Amino acid sequence: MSMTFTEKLDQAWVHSNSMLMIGLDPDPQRFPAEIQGRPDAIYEFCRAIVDATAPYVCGIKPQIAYFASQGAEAQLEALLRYVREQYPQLPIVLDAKRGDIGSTAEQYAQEAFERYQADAVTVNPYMGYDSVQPYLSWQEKGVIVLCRTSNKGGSDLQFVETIDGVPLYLHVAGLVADRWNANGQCALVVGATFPEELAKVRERVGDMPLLVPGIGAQGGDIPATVKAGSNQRGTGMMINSSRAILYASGGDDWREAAARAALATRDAINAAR
Ligand SMILES: O=c1ccn([C@@H]2O[C@H](COP(=O)(O)O)[C@@H](O)[C@H]2O)c(=O)[nH]1
Repeated sequence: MSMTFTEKLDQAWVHSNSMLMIGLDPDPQRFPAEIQGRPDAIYEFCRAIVDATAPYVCGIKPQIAYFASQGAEAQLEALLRYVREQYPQLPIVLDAKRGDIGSTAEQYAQEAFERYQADAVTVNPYMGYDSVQPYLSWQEKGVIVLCRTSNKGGSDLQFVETIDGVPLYLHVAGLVADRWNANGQCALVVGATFPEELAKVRERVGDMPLLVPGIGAQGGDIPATVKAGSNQRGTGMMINSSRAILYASGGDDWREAAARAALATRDAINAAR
């Protein structure tokens, strides 16, 4: 029987001794010279990054927009096949932030879990339970709900107070923890750029996994993130870094530089645990 998302993630945290997640946001304009212009450049770049960073991470997070904008869905499929074969222990989180009515959500769920065979997908809760239910019906798959996003503009809506005076992001956290998580496979997105809110979400949801983007290129503070977001077991987070690792060097040493950046980030996270 295959493992659930949270079983796989629990094992990855322990075996990798890492809460770092490598984000795959491949931008052809920033590719090293040696692969520029190749028809399979996106696949080759991401494959090399995965090989360089796999020893230091608890999972990988491809951001689907970077593949779809280039018409590179086939390269994403091939890449994820490669990851499943070479690194079966690493959970794959498809960052797609989907949100639509139920019948359309069923198609998005099929895309994430059948076409790409991801272990988890990110979804937007704005349209409510029936828009998220199609993902939840895949009982072993992770459903990672946007809660307190890492961008400044997230406050425009996420800080609005609900009728009982609770900010919307905490209402979402409570809804997911208390009502949507019947399969125990839900997680929340909370930005490292907001450690105070990260601590409040952690307090509200117990040991639930959190996907935490915002360190590295967005400037989130690693020690503050670890202190605010760790669960009682000293794990609990997939702390994502994309650009700071992918483009650590634009020179011939890009693979080694990515490996060094991933190692240094993992160590900085662990030093704060
Ligand atoms: O609140 C959010 C949700 C998702 N993201 C995604 O994470 C990475 C961050 O990339 P960096 O280069 O490490 O800044 C990217 O794929 C975003 O789409 C986020 O940043 N914030």
